[in-house]
Amino acid sequence: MAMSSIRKARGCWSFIRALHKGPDAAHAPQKEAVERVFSGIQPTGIPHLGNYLGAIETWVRLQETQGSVLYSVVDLHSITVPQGPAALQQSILDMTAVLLACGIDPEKSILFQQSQAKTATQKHGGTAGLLTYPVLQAADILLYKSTHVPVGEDQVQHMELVQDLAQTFNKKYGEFFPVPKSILTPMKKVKSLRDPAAKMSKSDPDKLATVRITDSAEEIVQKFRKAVTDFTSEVTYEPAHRPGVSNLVAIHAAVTRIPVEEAVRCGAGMDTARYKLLVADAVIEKFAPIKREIEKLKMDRGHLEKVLQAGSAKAKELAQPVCQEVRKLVGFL
Ligand SMILES: Nc1ncnc2c1ncn2[C@@H]1O[C@H](COP(=O)(O)OC(=O)[C@@H](N)Cc2c[nH]c3ccccc23)[C@@H](O)[C@H]1O
Repeated sequence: MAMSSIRKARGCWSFIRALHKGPDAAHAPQKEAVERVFSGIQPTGIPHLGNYLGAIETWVRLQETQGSVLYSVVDLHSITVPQGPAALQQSILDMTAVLLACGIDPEKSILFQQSQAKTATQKHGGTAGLLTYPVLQAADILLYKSTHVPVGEDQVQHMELVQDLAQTFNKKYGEFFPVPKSILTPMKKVKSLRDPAAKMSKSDPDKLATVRITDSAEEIVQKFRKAVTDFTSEVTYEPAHRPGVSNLVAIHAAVTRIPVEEAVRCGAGMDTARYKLLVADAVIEKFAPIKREIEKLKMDRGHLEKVLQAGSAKAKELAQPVCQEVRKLVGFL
């Protein structure tokens, strides 16, 4: 790594340390452990504002400063609910198009399909144990000796299990796995527009609760217009007392990259009804170029397949020696 990128990387980690509010991992056992970023997303449906602000945007930032970065389209995780094979294949490619359109650059990140890289190290195919969701997530992360995992708050419990498993392995077989840390941003829990006590989620049955990256401008306006706030018309940021309007302020600040205080200032003199339209406009503007890029990328299926194939090959290369070493430590070799 050139000196300038090392300096940039250091700056980024101190930024991340400042943001990091998750359960701290124990001291990484290997002093020389390479810093490696890993994260994943399920290829189920179009990502929403929560996925984007809680995870994908940070992924894009990290690839600019970190030397070793892997992002996985976790298709094995998505089959915990029934998926038709053709639809699943299409969803994997669609998710790849979305991630590329959001700014993931295959020259800077290894972007790959989970099932394609896992099979390289598994002679017996998937087992029920492998498919046990949080254990599979631990395998994803540890297989590459990952040190940092950018995720939203809903993944923190899974991360605690990953940290436990790494420590348990190290206790038994000697210091081998770095204990991975979560990277959480201030947007770690974007709330539902219909119930600010709940997180925004792909599977919310209320279609107005979730803003997807590919929603039309009209849909976005309608969803923000119907966003649940409270009976006070002023725009303030008080997450504990006014979660609805505070969620809007946080979204506004994040998509326009301004501090929360400035977002509140922008809303000064407006009632919440007018402010909702301002936030809707900011979101529309943010997603417009991404939407255009998604449409372009989706027309070139061959390119998307190639990106995933190249990424899977690189991921396999990283996983192979780790897997070999684990086998040796456990006594399988
Ligand atoms: N409302 C929200 N506010 C803020 N962040 C949110 C919101 N909703 C979702 N996220 C974050 O989006 C990422 C992808 O979500 P998934 O549900 O596909 O994410 C999942 O289902 C994982 N189990 C996928 C996975 C599999 N293996 C891994 C290894 C490392 C990290 C992640 C994985 C996640 O970071 C998630 O926290």
